[in-house]
Amino acid sequence: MHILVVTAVPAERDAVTAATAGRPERISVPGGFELHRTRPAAAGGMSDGPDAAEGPYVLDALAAGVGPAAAAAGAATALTAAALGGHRYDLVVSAGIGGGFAPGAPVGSLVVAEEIAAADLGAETPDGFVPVTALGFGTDAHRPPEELVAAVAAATGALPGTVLTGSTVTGSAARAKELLARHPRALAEAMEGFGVAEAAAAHGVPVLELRTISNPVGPRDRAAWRIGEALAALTAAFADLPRALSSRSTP
Ligand SMILES: O=C(O)c1cccc(C(=O)CC[C@H]2O[C@@H](n3cnc4c(=O)[nH]cnc43)[C@H](O)[C@@H]2O)c1
Repeated sequence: MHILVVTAVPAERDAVTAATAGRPERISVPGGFELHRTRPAAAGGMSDGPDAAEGPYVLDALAAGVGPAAAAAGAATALTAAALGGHRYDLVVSAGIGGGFAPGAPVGSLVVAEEIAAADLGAETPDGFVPVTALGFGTDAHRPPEELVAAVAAATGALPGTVLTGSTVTGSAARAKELLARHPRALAEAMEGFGVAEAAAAHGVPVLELRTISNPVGPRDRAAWRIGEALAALTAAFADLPRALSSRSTP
């Protein structure tokens, strides 16, 4: 099984590959992108000895940049480069830190997306926000395979719920309330998942989104961010991921 993991920044990519043994192999792809290729150990996660059992997959981690457009460009480039090489990824994962909606997703928790929803793709009208789908075109959400989401939740302890993608970090209680009114199952907010999911859908590859919560969604408070804690939780999640994937064959 071959997995593409797309993060926004190198610190997130390195937190993902830190769950695996050894130094990642670096592979250049067009557009100046660089894949960090690792081979996670078998179920149970991290392993560094010569006797380590080979894991159920090969993982390519890519730091594509912040925001849905950068994420879509990076993911689509990696997927296309693979396709031109006669290869195909089995799964694409959007991963990184994110904001958590209270009280469901506290700082330090892990969320797996049942739904990856574009929070601001549509039109503002006098009667409120109208999603792009209600305007008669486009897509505003992707649903990862249910069975895979359940397996990941069981293996990692992740909370299943909607993960929103926006181009702007929420900075007020009023905006957080508005988002929750439109997406009652929202647990997390980030800036890349929907872009990664669009690229995966274009290539017919299943998608997942995993977010570790670094800050609450709401009034801006930089002092409240717990980025180190969230990155450590991301490494722990990817150490547990082989258990979820080894229980199933290709999604
Ligand atoms: O300046 C601020 O107040 C602020 C608050 C939270 C996050 C940021 C970022 O610039 C982080 C963007 C980066 O991290 C992900 N992320 C983390 N927390 C959130 C969030 O609450 N809402 C949206 N995105 C978040 C995001 O995916 C980006 O990759 C700034």
